[in-house]
Amino acid sequence: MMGHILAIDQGTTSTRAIVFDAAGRPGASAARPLTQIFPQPGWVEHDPNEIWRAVREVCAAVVREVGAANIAAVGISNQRETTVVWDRATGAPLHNAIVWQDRRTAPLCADLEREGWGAHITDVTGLLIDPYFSATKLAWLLDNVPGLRERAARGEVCFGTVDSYLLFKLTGGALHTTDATNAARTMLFDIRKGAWDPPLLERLGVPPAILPEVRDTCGDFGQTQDEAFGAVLPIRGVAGDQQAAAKGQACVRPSMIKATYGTGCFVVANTGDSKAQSANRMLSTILSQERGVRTFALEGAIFMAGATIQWLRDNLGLIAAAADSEALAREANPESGVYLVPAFQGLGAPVWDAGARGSILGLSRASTKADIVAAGLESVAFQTRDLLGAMREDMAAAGIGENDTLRVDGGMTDNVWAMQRLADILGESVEVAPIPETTALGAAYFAGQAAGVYGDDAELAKAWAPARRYEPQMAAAEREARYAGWLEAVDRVRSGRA
Ligand SMILES: Nc1ncnc2c1ncn2[C@@H]1O[C@H](COP(=O)(O)OP(=O)(O)O)[C@@H](O)[C@H]1O
Ligand SMILES: O=P(O)(O)OC[C@H](O)CO
Repeated sequence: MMGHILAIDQGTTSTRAIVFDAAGRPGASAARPLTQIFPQPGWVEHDPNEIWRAVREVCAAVVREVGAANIAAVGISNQRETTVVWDRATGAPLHNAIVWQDRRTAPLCADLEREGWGAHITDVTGLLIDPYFSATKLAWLLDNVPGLRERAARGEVCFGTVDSYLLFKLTGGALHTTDATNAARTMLFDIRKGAWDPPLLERLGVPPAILPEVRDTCGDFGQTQDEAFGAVLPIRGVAGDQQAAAKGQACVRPSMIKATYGTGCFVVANTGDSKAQSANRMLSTILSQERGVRTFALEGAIFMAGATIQWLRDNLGLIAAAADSEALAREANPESGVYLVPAFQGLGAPVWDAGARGSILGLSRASTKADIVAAGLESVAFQTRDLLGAMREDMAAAGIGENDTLRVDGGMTDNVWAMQRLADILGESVEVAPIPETTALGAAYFAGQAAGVYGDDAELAKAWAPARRYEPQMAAAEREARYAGWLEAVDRVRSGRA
């Protein structure tokens, strides 16, 4: 029985624990939803105490079910960028966590842009100046929580992403640590050197004493305290959730690529041992760090994927449940000419237009709710094509191999109509992950490799087989006509603001 791995997946909307066996099969699991706090428009916070309580509860539940003696190690995957500060002596949070979606630091980002930090940030951190990343969130906390900057300079305060906070709590305060994939999302980390970047720390007034130590993704992260959830267990893997999903999808060689379709969609491509320079404003980031060796990735995001379906459900009431979108899309008129551009928060990569707003175009007297729902699902396929085109251009320029088949996972991949349309609009095959919990599996793989439960990456790659494969069925002329219609629709909603 020994040889199970406990994976903790601390996501934006929920906290899960799943136990995987030595063959990578999921077993016992538990989950808790996470409260979303919106103190002002554009602000999003989480309560770190609630996150910690949920981690304790879900872990205690699965450890009870499986038995601590059967668990060889713990792995963690987490929502990235979300910023926590806590008291080093007591572990008490000093503010709510500022979530990755929070836009409150847009003015500071505009200052950094004006001061000409763009080239340095892209070169050193691989990122773009944006409130999305932790750096300006931390600066905001240091500026706005009374006394925080002074206490931080005295070494009394810890900063970290969610993994770091959880490691501190799980180990009873023994570790103030993060892993390289999470450090890479702070906009303070030099991803080539694998070190915090002094000029950025200085510009943002971040005292080095507040920063966590950065370790390999796969390795020693101490052990859980008995009080944490009733067992002392070694923690052996930590990764940001999108990097963990890439591991769970066995994207272990350069040019392998995955897309996770949840609320948003994150596309991550393995670019091997060098940081790719994007000509299309894609992000460069760390995919993993093992024995001090970093593997890099290109990443692009679609803000509204499953969230578009939520909007059709909650705001327009066109469907009762997300899954109903499939039956309705089948009733749509294939010639409707309706396009939905979900630019609710502007348009991301590769268009980058913050001022664009969502629109439904091409309506006629004959248009039905089925046409609008189908257009919502189809918008995810069109955006994936936009993103993939840009990423592959960057990968070709960097001399990274032939194009691998896109591997997909996440809630939306249950939708057969949407996945077939994705293959049709891309004009290439799409492979669905063997298990739905790809992110947790990736965390388990990292920990299980360090603990000797799983084989090396080549073995993981060999064991991977898709649950389902979609082949393009649409005629090329129809595909190109539809895509041209999408590009025209996007053009019509643009504001021209980057
Ligand atoms: N059958 C479906 N068809 C279309 N969208 C779906 C379907 N099932 C789930 N979704 C969408 O996927 C998202 C949930 O996926 P999940 O991977 O659980 O997301 P997250 O981890 O971001 O919360 C929701 O936004 C939901 O609208
Ligand atoms: O928690 P998720 O699955 O919504 O992922 C969030 C990402 O890590 C944000 O970068």
